[in-house]
Parts: sequence; C-alpha cells; structure tokens
Amino acid sequence: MAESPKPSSSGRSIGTFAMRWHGNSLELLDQRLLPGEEHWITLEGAAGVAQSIRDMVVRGAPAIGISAAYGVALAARHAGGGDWKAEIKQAIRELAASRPTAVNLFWALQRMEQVFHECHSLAEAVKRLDQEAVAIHQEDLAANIAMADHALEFMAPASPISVLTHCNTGALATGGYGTALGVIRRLHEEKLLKNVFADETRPWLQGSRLTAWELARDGIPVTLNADGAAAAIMARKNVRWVIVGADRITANGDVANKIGTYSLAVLARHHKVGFMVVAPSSTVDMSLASGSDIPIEEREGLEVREIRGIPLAPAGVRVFNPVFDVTPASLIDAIVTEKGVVHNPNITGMRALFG
Ligand SMILES: CSC[C@@H](O)[C@@H](O)C(=O)COP(=O)(O)O
Repeated sequence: MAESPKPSSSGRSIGTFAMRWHGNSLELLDQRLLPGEEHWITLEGAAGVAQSIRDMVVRGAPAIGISAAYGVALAARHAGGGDWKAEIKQAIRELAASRPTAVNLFWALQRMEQVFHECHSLAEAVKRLDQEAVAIHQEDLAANIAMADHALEFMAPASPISVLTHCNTGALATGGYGTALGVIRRLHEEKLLKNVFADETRPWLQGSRLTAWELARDGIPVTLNADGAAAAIMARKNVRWVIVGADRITANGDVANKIGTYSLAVLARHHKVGFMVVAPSSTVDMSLASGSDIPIEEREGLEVREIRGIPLAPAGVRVFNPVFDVTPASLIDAIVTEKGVVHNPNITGMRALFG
C-alpha cells in the first residue's frame, strides 16, 4: 500500500497512497470518509488545498506540509498572468493560515517561498516550484525509511514485541510509509512485531478510522482499543514501546502531538514502557525554546458532541477541544529523526543534531 513515488516522464507526476500530483492538479484521498469510502478530491488551486487542510481531507504533519507545497506549485501553474508574484504570495498566506500546530506546514512554505523569491519569470516559477514540491514529497518518504532504520537499531528487539500507537502516522499522514507507523511497518517486515494496539484517538478517530484500516490492509496485526484502555493494556499486555509521531518538537525536546499523547507518556513512565517519538527533522522547530510556546489548535466542539450528525452529548453542551497536547521531554525516551536518535532528549542532545 505505501507505494513509492513514481515520477512521470516529465519528472513531475508523483503518486503515493493519499496524494497524487499531476503538475496541474493535486488529488487527495478524502480522509474524512475513511474507512467507509475511498473518494479522491481533485484540486487545481491553493485555496482548495488550504481548505482541504483546514477540513482535514488531508491531515498528519508531513502530509500537510507536502500538500501545502503542492498548493504553492498550483498557484504558480494557474496564475492569471497579471501580477503572478502577488498571486503566489497570497496563496502562501492562505495556506499558512490553514492549521497552526504542525510546523511542517510552515517549514514547507518557507522552502517554497525561498525558491519563489529566486524566480525571475512566471515560467521559471512554475517549473521550479513544481520541482521543489516534488522534492519535499520525495525527501519525506526517504526520511521515513531512514527513521525506521534508526528506530530498529535503537530498539534492537531480540524477539517479536507488542507496541501501542496513537492517532495515524502512516502512509496517509506522510509522503508514504509513515513515521511511527513506518517503524511499526518495519518491525512487521522484520518479523519483530507481535501486535500493535491502536488507540482509537477521540474525537476525530484517526486511530480507528485510519490506523486500524491502514494496518489491516497491509496485513499488520492490529488490535483497536478505546483511548481509556491504554493504562490497562500497559499493565497487562506486555507492551514494550509506545511509538507516536509529532506535529512540532521544540529546542528542549518537548513534543506536540495528537491530544492524548501526553497521557500515554505519563502512563508509559509509570509502567516502565519505553516512549518513542518518530518524526522527520521538518517537525523540529529550534526557534521555540519549549513546548509552552507551541500554538495548540482548538477545533469546534461539534467534533466531540457529534459523530457524522449523530449526537453523542446534549446539544449545545460546552466543549473544550484542544486537538494537540505537549509531552515534556523528560517523559520521552527517544526522538527518532532521519538525522539520528536523540536519547533522553534535552537541549544539548537536540542542539547536537539540529544546531
Ligand atoms: C506522521 S503524522 C504525526 C502527527 O501529525 C500525528 O500524530 C497527528 O497528531 C495528526 O493530527 P491530525 O489532527 O490528524 O493532523
């Protein structure tokens, strides 16, 4: 399922599991409809890409960054021919306003903006922004593979182990293969995986709707659990590692990830279970000193009160719906990136790898 990118003869088309780039359009697998329906949405402009990120047609930090890069490329490709520079700048602004927490979005837009500033004509911008977006996509896939290598070397399991994961960090959330789920995929490939416990991940249910689906399709042994079962699983099921992704990692090693990650880290420490964060270096934000500086997205209460129009709570009840939390570095055993592993993360270890 986690296909490799396939550049076309023009070198422009690239297709992975949840994203297909055709040079003048971007197709996204609509993750809101999974697992029930596999429906692709075709986008020809940056506004549509920004809306798709905001509405979570596409989600997951690396996939958000890659889509945004394609959004900028689309803005150039379909620029009206008037003030093309203003149109591209506006597209970048619009994409940057789509979601606040995953730094991969801003990292990708910065890369695209730098290339844009070097372009002297629209024709040059169309070509170079396309190439840059494809490079961002391909580099992410390569980073995922490298992270799986590093993680396995670090964990060095002698026999098959059980792990627990949260949210969705797989081919759907990345340029392909996955971050935390890439490590799990590799454990399975090496016959070192006994079972994955997948938190359902309330309220958006990335775990049940996406992770369980992705793993089951690939024949990877998965057991779905309610988020509240994680402590009991750690107490009774001999889980060796909690393996999660990240949306932003700060200079001291604090990690923002899907809401509920922090509770898992506390539980893991209590049960002496290893806690591993797997993310590409595009998720590292050395400009922020600590996790308290990370903007945490809050989404509408409807996501908690209802599911697909079915009420789960009294209509209008007040809801607090932060969709990410911050796990302090002190609860994390390892941060794995394509550049290597930061063991027991702190500012010194982070600086050694990320400057
Ligand atoms: C490789 S994805 C890493 C994170 O982005 C993931 O764990 C997560 O929190 C996704 O949140 P989402 O709200 O689904 O975009």
